[in-house]
Amino acid sequence: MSKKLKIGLFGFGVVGQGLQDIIRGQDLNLEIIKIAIKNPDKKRSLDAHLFTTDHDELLNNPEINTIVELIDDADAAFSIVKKALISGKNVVSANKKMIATHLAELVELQEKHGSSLLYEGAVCGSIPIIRNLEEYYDNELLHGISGIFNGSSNYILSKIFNENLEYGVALKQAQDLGFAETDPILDVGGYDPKFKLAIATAHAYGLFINPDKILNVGIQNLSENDIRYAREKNFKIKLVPTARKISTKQVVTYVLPKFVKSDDFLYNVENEYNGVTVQAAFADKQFFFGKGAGGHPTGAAVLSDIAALRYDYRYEYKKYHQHNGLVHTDNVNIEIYLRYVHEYTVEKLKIDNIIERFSRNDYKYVIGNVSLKTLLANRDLLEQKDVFIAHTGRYTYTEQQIQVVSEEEILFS
Ligand SMILES: NC(=O)C1=CN([C@@H]2O[C@H](COP(=O)(O)OP(=O)(O)OC[C@H]3O[C@@H](n4cnc5c(N)ncnc54)[C@H](OP(=O)(O)O)[C@@H]3O)[C@@H](O)[C@H]2O)C=CC1
Ligand SMILES: N[C@@H](CC=O)C(=O)O
Repeated sequence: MSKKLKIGLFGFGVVGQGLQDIIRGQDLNLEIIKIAIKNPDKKRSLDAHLFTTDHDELLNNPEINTIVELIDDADAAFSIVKKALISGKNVVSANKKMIATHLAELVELQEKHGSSLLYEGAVCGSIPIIRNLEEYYDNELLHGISGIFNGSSNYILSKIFNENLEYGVALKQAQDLGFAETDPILDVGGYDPKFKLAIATAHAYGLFINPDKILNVGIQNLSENDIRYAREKNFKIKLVPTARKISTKQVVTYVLPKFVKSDDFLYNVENEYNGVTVQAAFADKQFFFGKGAGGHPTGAAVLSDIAALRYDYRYEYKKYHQHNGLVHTDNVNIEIYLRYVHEYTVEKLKIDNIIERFSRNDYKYVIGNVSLKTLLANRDLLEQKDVFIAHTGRYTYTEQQIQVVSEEEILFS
């Protein structure tokens, strides 16, 4: 028999209301006791006595055994989740920024206080990728995970490529539909998919990577010329986070716009849908597909975590505790398309092995190799309006890199 969950819910916005819609009228052996919100003057669809702005009314209520954290403020969310875990309450959260930033501490708190924190809704909305990475895939067999992890930027790219909508109009639609973060630069700048990638990498490889160490380049500088270039080659541009083993001991991670060909699973992932490609040694490629943003899809993932808590489910972080010797590295070269204005940019990024170059007054690009390390060292340059880069999908190794991993099996080149 599962135990009855008495829930303290933080946040009644897109996801909080989505969750409430889903559980309304269902016999799920759970009850929302109180809801904490920020603005006491907002009109609510539920009875006023359920709402409070006092966090302690939930956190200190002995009747509440489960906290569901769905607010849009990562710092406040961390404080709530920390207090809840310390007091022995189980927690469900969808706050990827908070989780990615504090994962090691959150794991320690769970283990010290015997509480459980679940966060399937934080990574790719309705797609059950965390539990699959945690339970199903053995880390030695996983070559890589990549995909579309952000519904808003994918919605914008779909509207641009399929309907010729302007970037600003498409972004406004993504915001109106409740897909975008409160500050949409988190979406279009590739930060939100980076936080999701950091969480997914922790469950895929047991590697807890500080998100600041992961390169994220977004789609905010995309221009008409880039779109035309991709169309002429029959590519679509997608914002793709990647975690990949490049040798038996080394994992690279980054978030970059990518030219995607029509035979790629990601090519037909449109609008707010997300897709995750898992490359495993023997199973080969597997693909997960589903809605990555929106109140109901995310609410469904949150509800699945709530249901799992009824049976005391917890992440064991087995791969993290195994100390499997995997390390995070930036020591890899990738091939990129770079649109730029000043030759200085090409020099600064040390682009070499240039295989394509185009130069006109209003449009210049090169396709060549760059090291991930150099890209990370030049993040400011990459954010400038007149610069756009996209991964072509190809990797290369320098002689030096091959030597560095010479005792290892290089998994692909
Ligand atoms: N929208 C989506 O598709 C998805 C969102 N997420 C994540 O879920 C979380 C919630 O997102 P979303 O529902 O879209 O956000 P919204 O902006 O729609 O709602 C945020 C809610 O949090 C409340 N809130 C903000 N700060 C506080 C605080 N300090 N104390 C109490 N309540 C607070 C707000 O209160 P008030 O109502 O008074 O303003 C509001 O109810 C975020 O972490 C987001 O990244 C994850 C997956 C998908
Ligand atoms: N802003 C996010 C919401 C879900 O995580 C997105 O667009 O994917």
